[in-house]
Amino acid sequence: MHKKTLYLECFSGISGDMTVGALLDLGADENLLRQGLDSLKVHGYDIKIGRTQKCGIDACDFDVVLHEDDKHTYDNVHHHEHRNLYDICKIIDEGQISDRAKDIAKKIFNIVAKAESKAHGVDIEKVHFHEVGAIDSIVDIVAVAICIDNLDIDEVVVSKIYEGTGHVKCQHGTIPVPVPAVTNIVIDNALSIKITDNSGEMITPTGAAIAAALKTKEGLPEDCKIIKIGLGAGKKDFEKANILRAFIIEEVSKEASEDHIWVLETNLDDCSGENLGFVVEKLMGSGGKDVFYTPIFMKKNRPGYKLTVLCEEENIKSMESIIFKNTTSIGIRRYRTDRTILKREIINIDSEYGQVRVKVCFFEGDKYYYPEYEDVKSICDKTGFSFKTVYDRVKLILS
Ligand SMILES: O=C([S-])c1cc(C(=O)S)c[n+]([C@@H]2O[C@H](COP(=O)(O)O)[C@@H](O)[C@H]2O)c1
Ligand code: NI
Repeated sequence: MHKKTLYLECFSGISGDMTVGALLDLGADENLLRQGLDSLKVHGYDIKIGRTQKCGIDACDFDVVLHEDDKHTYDNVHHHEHRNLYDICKIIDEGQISDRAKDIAKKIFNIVAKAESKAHGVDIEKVHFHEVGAIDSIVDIVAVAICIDNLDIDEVVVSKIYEGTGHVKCQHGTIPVPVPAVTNIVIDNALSIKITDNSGEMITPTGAAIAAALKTKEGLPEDCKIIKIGLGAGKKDFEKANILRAFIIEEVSKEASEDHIWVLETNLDDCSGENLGFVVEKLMGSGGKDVFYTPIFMKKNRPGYKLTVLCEEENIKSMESIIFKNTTSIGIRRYRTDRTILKREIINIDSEYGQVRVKVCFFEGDKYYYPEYEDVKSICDKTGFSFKTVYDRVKLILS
């Protein structure tokens, strides 16, 4: 079965609201999201989900609108309430959301807290999320986690994340872009960023932490098809559309591929059977892909054998050396030939005799199963069953 892979194309940076918007646009369930957020012990805000245009491109706009009263209260320094990582994890754990969503949300918050702790030189448990910022972050982060779980995403690929330059004003004062929390997340999680000459902040700490926590794979598969796309709007207006595009992609598996192989041949009419058997083992044990004899009639009415070796280019010299040293050959023909090979993989099957490796080959939508000879043989040796009985039984399990 195909794994569901999400590709985040961060050519205009990434933030919490952009990610939620893109995931909703991909089809995440809005009602489930609202129910999950309502179950958190966080109040004083409304969620607005709508459409907007960024440089003429239609995108989903996810907005956390703080209540005016609460905004006022939080703006008053005397009423500043702080929550640390422990308090936030407790809020997440007490919410009515799936365990997977809880784990994702806590992972993202841990990344933010670690980065803030480093930036401000305080212990991680002493990092306080200011109330107004915390509401926004909790909602964005938990929303991303609910949507990822709801969309059943297995793997996430994150593109290079574009960032602007200059400075940004926040409650600390005016700080450089990328802001310290973002640089810490990028370094700690090996995210790849590209600084552009766009003036302003394109990657927020929340966005960087989401990318870092979700990313499971490096780079896109060589061949893939896009199944669905979702666009999330950012709140900024840059020259280039401030959107995050999220794609559900599927790897296109090549069933048969073109390949080449080298063929070495020599005719032998004066070598003993023992000698010929010995050479096959030597060649097979030294990199030969296949080695075989064909009975031939040679000059002067002599019955003989043609020895054929299939090998990679880098093994030609060693194969030739084995042949010259271990047979009576005084000349070897060689040529490179094209071949078509099927995509194959080895799977492990549980049978009543124990585990058996099976080679699965793919062609035009069909699968062909071939139990591995050595495994079947070892079961036969142990149980006394015939080769045919064990082989057919394993094939039956697979049918
Ligand atoms: O609130 C804090 S501590 C804060 C720290 C930093 C650092 O880089 S340190 C940056 N900011 C800026 O706040 C806004 C909001 O960010 P969100 O991730 O909460 O969306 C953004 O401009 C940050 O650069 C805040
Ligand atoms: Ni900070």
